[in-house]
Amino acid sequence: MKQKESLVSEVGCLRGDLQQVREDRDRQLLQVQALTAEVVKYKEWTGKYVAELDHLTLKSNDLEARCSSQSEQIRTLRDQLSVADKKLQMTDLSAMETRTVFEEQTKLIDDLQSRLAIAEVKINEGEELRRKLHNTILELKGNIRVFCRVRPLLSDEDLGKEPKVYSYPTTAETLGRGIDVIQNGQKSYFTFDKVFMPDAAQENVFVEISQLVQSALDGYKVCIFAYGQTGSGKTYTMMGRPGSSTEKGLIPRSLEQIFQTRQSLQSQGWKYEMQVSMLEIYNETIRDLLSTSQSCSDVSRTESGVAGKQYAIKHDANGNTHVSDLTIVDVRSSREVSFLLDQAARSRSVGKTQMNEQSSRSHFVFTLRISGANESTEQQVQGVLNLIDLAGSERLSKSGATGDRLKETQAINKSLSSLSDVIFALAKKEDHVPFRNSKLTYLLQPCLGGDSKTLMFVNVSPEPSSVGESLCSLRFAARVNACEIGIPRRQTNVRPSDSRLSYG
Ligand SMILES: Nc1ncnc2c1ncn2[C@@H]1O[C@H](COP(=O)(O)OP(=O)(O)OP(=O)(O)O)[C@@H](O)[C@H]1O
Repeated sequence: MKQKESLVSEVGCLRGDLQQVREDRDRQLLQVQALTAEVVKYKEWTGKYVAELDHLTLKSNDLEARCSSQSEQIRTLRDQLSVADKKLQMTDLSAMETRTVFEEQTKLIDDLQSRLAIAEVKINEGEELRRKLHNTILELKGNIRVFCRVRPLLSDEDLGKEPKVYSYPTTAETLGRGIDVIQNGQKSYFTFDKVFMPDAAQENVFVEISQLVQSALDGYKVCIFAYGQTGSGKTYTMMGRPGSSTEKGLIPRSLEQIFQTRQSLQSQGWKYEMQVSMLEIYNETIRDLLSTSQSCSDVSRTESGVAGKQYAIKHDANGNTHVSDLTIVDVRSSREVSFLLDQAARSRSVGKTQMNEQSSRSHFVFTLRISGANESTEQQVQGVLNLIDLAGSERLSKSGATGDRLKETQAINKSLSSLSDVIFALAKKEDHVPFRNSKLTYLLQPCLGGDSKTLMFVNVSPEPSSVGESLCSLRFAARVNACEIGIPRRQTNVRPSDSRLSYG
């Protein structure tokens, strides 16, 4: 029993131990399961990390490759940079040299410019002297001076395929004085006292006549004509472009100069009185362009002139011209004259021909009479400045005129041919000079008779279609240029009797 009891308790203990072992085994089984799950998890992670590692390895390889290529690039750029550095140093050096050369050249240019300015002054002085001597020679020879002016092509004109009509010889004797004209392959040569090319500015043209204008203040009769076919630039030359100060013509410029000189001569004791008249000769009838009477412009185109107004031309023994009933206005400034010029321009008659819509069909005569007296020397001078814009000189066949227009053209031709008859009769020293053959020549008799300084502008158009007309004008001008009409005389008195000039 005892043994049994001890065995039973031993069995009990063993059972307890067994139970213990079972529990341990279960616990360890659980631990094994947990560990197995953990191993599975770690296996999954390892797979993921391996893939990531592969990816990263690839990336790292790629980056390494890029890094090495960039290192290569950096090396190349460094090389290039060092080359560029060297070049820059060289460029700096050459820039310094260039700057030195530039500074030297700037100094040289400054030096040359100041020498040029001195040379220009000398040239201007020389040119002034040349002009004076040339004028003196011409005055001594008694020739009618002729300036030729070729106007530029207008914006609506085109040479097309036609060759240029004019060329300008450049030999020493003809420079600035010659003009060659080509018509149908034939060349004609002309020389005048001056030839203005199409690009000549109004100012440059005026410079050439300013001496002549000046001499009106010294007591000479001065007469400047513009001759040429319709649209050749006569009005542009004489009056200029309305409203443009740079394109002012000879008439406004002359007056500005005269009034300026009058001002400066005051300090030498000279006092001048100036009187202006403006008339137009249309169809052999005189029209007073400064008349304020309304009827004057209304009845402008009648044969007999304005009712009650005779406008008879008379010359006195002193060579002064009187036109009865003509309005004479005392003027004190060029502004006053501009106002009168505007008034006259409005009053001028214009007609139409096929050649020029706004063609002036009348001769325009601007007259400034100058009477000067010097208080200290008791000298007195009487000068006249006539500025004349002649009507277009085109031939009948070219103008295409009929009816009234034909009559106009015939009248214009008559007075222009009378003008040439007078000039040629004077040149030939004929006993009878046909001044009375036209109103224009009779009016200008004292100015044409040899006492005066006469200048004719022959205006020509650059259009090839006008070359025939231009040649006619140039031939006429060349004949006029060759004429000796006499030596101009100054009209001066020592004792003034009446400082005002008398008019009818
Ligand atoms: N030197 C020039 N420069 C620029 N334009 C000019 C020049 N000469 C003339 N013209 C232009 O040419 C055109 C004709 O000129 P303009 O009216 O002076 O001719 P014209 O000979 O007086 O004609 P008309 O006999 O009809 O009076 C005008 O439009 C004028 O402005």
